[in-house]
Amino acid sequence: MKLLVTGGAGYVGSNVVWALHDRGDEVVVYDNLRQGHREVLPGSVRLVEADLADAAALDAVLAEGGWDGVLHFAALSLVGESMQRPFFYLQENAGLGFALIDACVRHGVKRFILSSTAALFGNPDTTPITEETRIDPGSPYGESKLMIERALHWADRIHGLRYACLRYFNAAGADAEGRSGEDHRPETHLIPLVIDAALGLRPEIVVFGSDYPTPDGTCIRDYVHVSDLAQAHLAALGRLDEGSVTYNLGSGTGHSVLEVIRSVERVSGVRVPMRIVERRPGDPAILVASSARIRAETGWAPRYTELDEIVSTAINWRRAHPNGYGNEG
Ligand SMILES: NC(=O)c1ccc[n+]([C@@H]2O[C@H](COP(=O)([O-])OP(=O)(O)OC[C@H]3O[C@@H](n4cnc5c(N)ncnc54)[C@H](O)[C@@H]3O)[C@@H](O)[C@H]2O)c1
Ligand SMILES: O=c1ccn([C@@H]2O[C@H](COP(=O)(O)OP(=O)(O)O[C@H]3O[C@H](CO)[C@H](O)[C@H](O)[C@H]3O)[C@@H](O)[C@H]2O)c(=O)[nH]1
Repeated sequence: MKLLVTGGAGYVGSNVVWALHDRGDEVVVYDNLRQGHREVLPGSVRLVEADLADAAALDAVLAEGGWDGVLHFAALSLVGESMQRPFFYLQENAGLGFALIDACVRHGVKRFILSSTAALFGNPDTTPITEETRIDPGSPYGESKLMIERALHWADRIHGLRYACLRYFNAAGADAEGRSGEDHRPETHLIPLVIDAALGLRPEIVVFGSDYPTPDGTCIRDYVHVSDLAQAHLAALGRLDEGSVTYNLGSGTGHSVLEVIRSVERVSGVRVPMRIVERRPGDPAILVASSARIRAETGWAPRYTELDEIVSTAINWRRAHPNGYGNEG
């Protein structure tokens, strides 16, 4: 297949690029390198360094033709920041997403895969979360992804664009061969921050709240390995000729913040300095996915089912890249 990957130099996108590259697909990455890293890409993959807002650049690459699909990872994805700058998030994510979908339709692209999110579900009162769970985004970030999901619905209905909305829960871990890992600037995600506290790259980890209605009082999340996410993209791509799909993607198991810290301690052999502080506004207590639908429809199943295994790949990558990819993002 010949595929265009927006945001392919970022964390999840680059792991998917490697999976596509491994199976022999022709991949072009479209990324402004705001968060992404050129060094993470396979040498044979062409990088178009451009912003999605650059309509001429986007048009030029799609006009090359022959595209079997577009995978769309490029986005701003900090929930808290989206509460500070709602219209910036709606414009950057939903507005540029609409422009991308429109360009795909104009250039005859037949398949589209969207990085969607558990943030669509806000603060759900049931667990695990299925595709039927009530959607109620708790932030402009979640809302922006819902708006793209809805736009895709209409692009399919009116123009026949087949799409997959893949709602990731918490992406985690690194490529087992060390080819791609997590290097956000700034880093806000729990696992890389705990690892840095273990490796002495940060003084401590602060735990946001210990008074949630969970067994140990800290938030529970569903950490799904990026390589399993990558395989889910391949599975979804293969399914699109039968029709558009929407899938929740997690490992199916929840882990609390304290369990993550204990896992990093077990795997690294180092005690992690930690301090409990106030809740982070907007954090739901429990987000765990039911991925029964993608399992049933494609046969996909996560290969990484143990938190320690996921953490271990992330620690290995960080030990090999203590300065990340060494650019400013
Ligand atoms: N990481 C997670 O746990 C998680 C969970 C749910 C959903 N998601 C979604 O998955 C996708 C990838 O997440 P990630 O963690 O890999 O993020 P990331 O920031 O590492 O990757 C995003 C990439 O898109 C690029 N980009 C952003 N805006 C752009 C623009 N306007 N034009 C061109 N390139 C642009 C960035 O430079 C970066 O390389 C995002 O859409 C995110 O919302 C991530
Ligand atoms: O320094 C930290 C960082 C995080 N946490 C806690 O760790 C858990 C996980 O937090 P992350 O920031 O790693 O992940 P989120 O669950 O907040 O966010 C993830 O899921 C969201 C959907 O709910 C979005 O899609 C987002 O992009 C994705 O990273 C949360 O309970 C958070 O409060 C801490 O205690 N201390």
